[in-house]
Amino acid sequence: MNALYDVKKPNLLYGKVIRDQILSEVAAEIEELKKQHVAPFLMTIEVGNDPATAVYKESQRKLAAQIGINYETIELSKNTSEERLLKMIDRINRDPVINGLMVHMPLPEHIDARKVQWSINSLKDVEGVTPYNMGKLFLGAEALYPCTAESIMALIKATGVDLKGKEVTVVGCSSIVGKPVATMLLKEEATVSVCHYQTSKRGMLEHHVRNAEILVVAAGVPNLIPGEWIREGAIVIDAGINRVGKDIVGDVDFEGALKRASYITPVPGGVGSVTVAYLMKNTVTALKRQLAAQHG
Ligand SMILES: Nc1nc(=O)c2c([nH]1)NC[C@@H]1CN(c3ccc(C(=O)N[C@@H](CCC(=O)O)C(=O)O)cc3)C=[N+]21
Repeated sequence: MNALYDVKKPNLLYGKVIRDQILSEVAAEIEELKKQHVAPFLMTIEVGNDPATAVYKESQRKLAAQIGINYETIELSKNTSEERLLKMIDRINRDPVINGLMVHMPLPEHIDARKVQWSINSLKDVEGVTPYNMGKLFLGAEALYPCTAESIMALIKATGVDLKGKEVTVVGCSSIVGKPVATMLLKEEATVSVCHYQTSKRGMLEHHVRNAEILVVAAGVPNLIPGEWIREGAIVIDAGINRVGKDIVGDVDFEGALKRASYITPVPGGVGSVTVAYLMKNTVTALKRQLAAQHG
């Protein structure tokens, strides 16, 4: 059975099947590593408090426990200095027990996020945010890649669509989602349009969304994309995680888009649920690379 979508709502593209597939593969690798008496350890750092990060941390904790990854998160006050954060990262970089490190975004204004991300040891950079890993992605080489971008690609591929020459629109151009996913789509030989604030300011966002056979939205703006803009039969991937009241919603008018899309990812239950699985996978990949580097 193809359980990627719900028979009652045939165009819902759930992340669960892909997530469980990745997790079972990663769990098997962890079993293998146990025989060598090594276990993966993922460290995350949060500075201040962010609602989307709270959801992410909870998913991380749950999945890490489920598959046997040691997991810890350091929670720092929003007043933490950049210097203190960098010192902490330096310690983690040199700690042989810790294989993976990610720093939750956003960081407070007084901290230079780029400086922080670039200070992560590229062998432990499980989100692929260092110039080394990003550069490799840009050049189409194997590396540690940003997890949300990996999740988006896995969901698109699960529909069975052939990306070659397809009209794909990416809304949002962050370093962690929009830019890397556009790069991955380009590698698959899709025709990629990347939209951002200036696109919207010129009133051209609707044009690009209407043209999209595959639409990827990662803007962090609830209801940015009205349902009427969705091209009939389009694949819609919504990477937005926005808290509205007590609910978590995406960037797309979900009910409206559901009427037109051939597939659409729900929030929650879509992109985010697969993102966490890739973070776990990257942690094990990082560990294996570190072992290989040790043994020459
Ligand atoms: N450096 C950095 N990288 C990130 O990737 C990053 C970040 N900072 N800051 C916060 C946002 C948010 N984010 C989420 C990822 C997964 C879920 C997730 O697991 N969602 C599940 C569970 C939702 C639920 O339990 O309600 C789902 O959508 O089905 C949520 C949120 C990653 N972010």
